[in-house]
Amino acid sequence: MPVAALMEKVAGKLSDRIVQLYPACKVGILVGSGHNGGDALVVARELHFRGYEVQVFSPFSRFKDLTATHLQYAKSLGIPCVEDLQSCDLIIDGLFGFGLTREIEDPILSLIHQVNTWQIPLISIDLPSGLETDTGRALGTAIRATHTLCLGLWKLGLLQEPALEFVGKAELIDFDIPLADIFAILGESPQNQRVTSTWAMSALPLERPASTHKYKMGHLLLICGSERYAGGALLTGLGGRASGVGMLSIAVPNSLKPMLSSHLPEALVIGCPETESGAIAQLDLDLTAFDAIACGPGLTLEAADIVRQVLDSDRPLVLDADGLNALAKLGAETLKTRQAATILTPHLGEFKRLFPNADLTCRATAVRAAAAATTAIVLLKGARIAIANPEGELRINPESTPALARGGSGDVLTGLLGGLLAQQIAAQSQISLLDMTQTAAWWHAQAGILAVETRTELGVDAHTLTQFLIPSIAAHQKN
Ligand SMILES: NC(=O)C1=CN([C@@H]2O[C@H](COP(=O)(O)OP(=O)(O)OC[C@H]3O[C@@H](n4cnc5c(N)ncnc54)[C@H](OP(=O)(O)O)[C@@H]3O)[C@@H](O)[C@H]2O)[C@@H](O)CC1
Ligand SMILES: Nc1ncnc2c1ncn2[C@@H]1O[C@H](COP(=O)(O)OP(=O)(O)O)[C@@H](O)[C@H]1O
Ligand SMILES: [K+]
Repeated sequence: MPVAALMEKVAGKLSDRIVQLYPACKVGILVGSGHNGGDALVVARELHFRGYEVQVFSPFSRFKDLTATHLQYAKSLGIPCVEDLQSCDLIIDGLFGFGLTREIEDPILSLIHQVNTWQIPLISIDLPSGLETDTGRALGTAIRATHTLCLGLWKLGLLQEPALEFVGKAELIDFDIPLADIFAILGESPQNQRVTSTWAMSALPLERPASTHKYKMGHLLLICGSERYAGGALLTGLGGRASGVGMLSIAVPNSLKPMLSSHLPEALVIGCPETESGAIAQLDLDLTAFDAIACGPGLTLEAADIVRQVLDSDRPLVLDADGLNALAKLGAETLKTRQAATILTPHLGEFKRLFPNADLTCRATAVRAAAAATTAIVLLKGARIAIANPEGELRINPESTPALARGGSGDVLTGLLGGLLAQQIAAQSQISLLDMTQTAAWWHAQAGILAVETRTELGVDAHTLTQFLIPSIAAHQKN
């Protein structure tokens, strides 16, 4: 399709959306030298015809041909070119799109700093100007948008954590790129994908076979807790329980047994001999009796030998927290000799300990490299969870809430993920481990989002979070 026609089509769709979001007002258009600026100028023209009071400002003196032509046309319509847009009710940011290739310098650097102080609603075209398209890093600085209208296909950078403070509400403006063309370039199963609710729900074991029994619904063993971190064991247990797993066993230091039994009456709590400081000292269990194991929350490094024992087993495994810290001491690459499935769920600190040489400029790339180096599935926690498998497929969960940034919420995820894993193994399901893992991350985040609706962002402690896991699924089932 000719670029000019594409720009016309895209900008028409952008204009329609802008009219919905901000009905007639005084609008200022920031115009860059490339085609992002061209899009912005076509939007300027459309909004002018729809009765908006439009002003244009560009810090550039040279433009790509198409952009220059649109600038001339806008001027010929009487749209004023001004030096300051501060009196506008809305700003459209068309400074840079995916063509930004290097650090931003003055005078554009200062301009962006200034625009960010204006407190005027701001819509960025394609991505907030200043963000690197793939990594989501600000190249010197970036526009802080209220809305980002991303064109055609999601830019990876918009889904990465560093971009979060700039993108505002992000939405996709579809302009009918033929699916066949997308597949021709990216393959039928593109390497980078954004988790959607429908996709995540499709991997949940929602309909149980009528003739099933508890052992067919998965048996999960949790190994967690210490005298110091007793709550971690409970939260992991509550996450496991919400997964719907058929049988839940929890190995904890002996002294934690009464507490866990009283809060999780349905679980088989296994009291283990403990060290002087109250960590698990010994695990006398036939691990082959379980479909899956989740190990780590609250263990302390005193239980490192237990982690080693679990790593040596042939059971599918979720490893978190001190499980990861113990693995870091052994070397993450030792996982390569493990035969069964392994899922690692580090937060950024644990990730750096496991992969001290990782280049975190692009988290997506770092997670993918980690998965390849360990032959495990790696789920990097944070505001935008990224998950990769050793084959190089990457999934990003795009929707979450900062309410989850709270001690213990990761423990809930570990239990939940372990429970889904045990059910998947028991059912010999065709659902891939990657799909199952993304479902757990999505579910955890959705529970947080639902909890915020009734409890505010301050009210979502990890224990409360566990109570919203099932209601969040019920709400999605209704929709
Ligand atoms: N093709 C498509 O599918 C579609 C594309 N579309 C639109 O096109 C956009 C991409 O357009 P684009 O390629 O012209 O790049 P864009 O982001 O406008 O700007 C790059 C310009 O900035 C310059 N520059 C770079 N770095 C700089 C710096 N640090 N400081 C200063 N200047 C710097 C660089 O010039 P240079 O100085 O490097 O010669 C270049 O001229 C895309 O985001 C979307 O909005 C839609 O219309 C329809 C579908
Ligand atoms: N700003 C945020 N937005 C969304 N989710 C977040 C944010 N910060 C943390 N989380 C999520 O909260 C959980 C925290 O886990 P973790 O750091 O392991 O805590 P803990 O070990 O105390 O349970 C992870 O699932 C993470 O993805
Ligand atoms: K932009």
